[in-house]
Amino acid sequence: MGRETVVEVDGLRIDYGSFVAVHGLSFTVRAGEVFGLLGTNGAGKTSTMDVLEGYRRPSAGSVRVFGVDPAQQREKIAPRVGIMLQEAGFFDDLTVVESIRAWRRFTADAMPIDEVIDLVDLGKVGNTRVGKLSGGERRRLDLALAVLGRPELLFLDEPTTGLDPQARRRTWRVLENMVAGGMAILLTTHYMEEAQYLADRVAIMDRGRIVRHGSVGEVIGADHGSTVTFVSEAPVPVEVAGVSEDGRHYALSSTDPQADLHRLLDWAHRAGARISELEVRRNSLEDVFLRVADEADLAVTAKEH
Ligand SMILES: Nc1ncnc2c1ncn2[C@@H]1O[C@H](COP(=O)(O)OP(=O)(O)OP(=O)(O)O)[C@@H](O)[C@H]1O
Repeated sequence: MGRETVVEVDGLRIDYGSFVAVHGLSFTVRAGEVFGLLGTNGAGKTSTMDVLEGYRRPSAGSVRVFGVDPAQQREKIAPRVGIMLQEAGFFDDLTVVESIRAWRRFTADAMPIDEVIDLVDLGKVGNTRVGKLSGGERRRLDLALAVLGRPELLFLDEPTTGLDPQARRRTWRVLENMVAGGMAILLTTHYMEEAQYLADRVAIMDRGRIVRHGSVGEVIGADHGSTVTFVSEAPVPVEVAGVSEDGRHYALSSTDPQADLHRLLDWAHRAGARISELEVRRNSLEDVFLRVADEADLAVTAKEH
């Protein structure tokens, strides 16, 4: 409550000729939070980021970053904003320290080199040439350059694409430390685990529109919070556990697992049936995302018929 709004998007529409890529998008990002902009391929995330970064003007609606129009007053907000570019034009022959030193010349009030290297966890490779870095180290160097000017807001477009799980987790920890220091992050990612780990709030987009929006807990909770799975050799009545795909394995979406489990165990007891491999799992953001993508496919199929 009461935290400053750093990004305000209200009714944003983005057209490419006669194609409407983003329809009436609205959301806010507050100081010190991570906001995840998620969505299927072509949903409009990059187009939205382009507008917020001031590279593209909205076709309709309004966008404010620190209270100003980013396309018209880019120089005013630039010192407060960091953008992580994909491979930010390094020379492969420079070392990590030399690259940061070169970049510092273009950055007002830049962090000391040691501080930024520490922040992005590149201490061990300070004297390594950029061309020899691993993919994860290289992405953390991109990150170092984006945060060199101590931005209050960081735009991250798929920061860990192509990294192995260990390198990805290392980047998450680096980002977590930055957020603990008060930075706000607007993140796009295709990794739902990443969004669930890092984001406070998310918006899931599909074909230019937001279809789910809220805190990670709200978005997951609103979508059948849990899944109950089990195996039963005896056929379970549909009203107890829905339909099994293979006649043995059951997966029941549940907003009230206690009541659903009670009904299931009560039936098993009375029928003398054996339930095995019983598991109750809280749904993840990935489950919600897949459901959204399925709904979108269904809507397209329905329209085609
Ligand atoms: N310059 C352009 N001209 C015409 N159409 C474009 C242009 N840029 C993007 N589009 C279209 O607009 C839609 C949204 O694209 P955008 O890149 O914003 O989606 P995205 O959510 O970032 O997708 P992805 O997850 O695949 O990166 C897509 O249908 C894309 O083909």
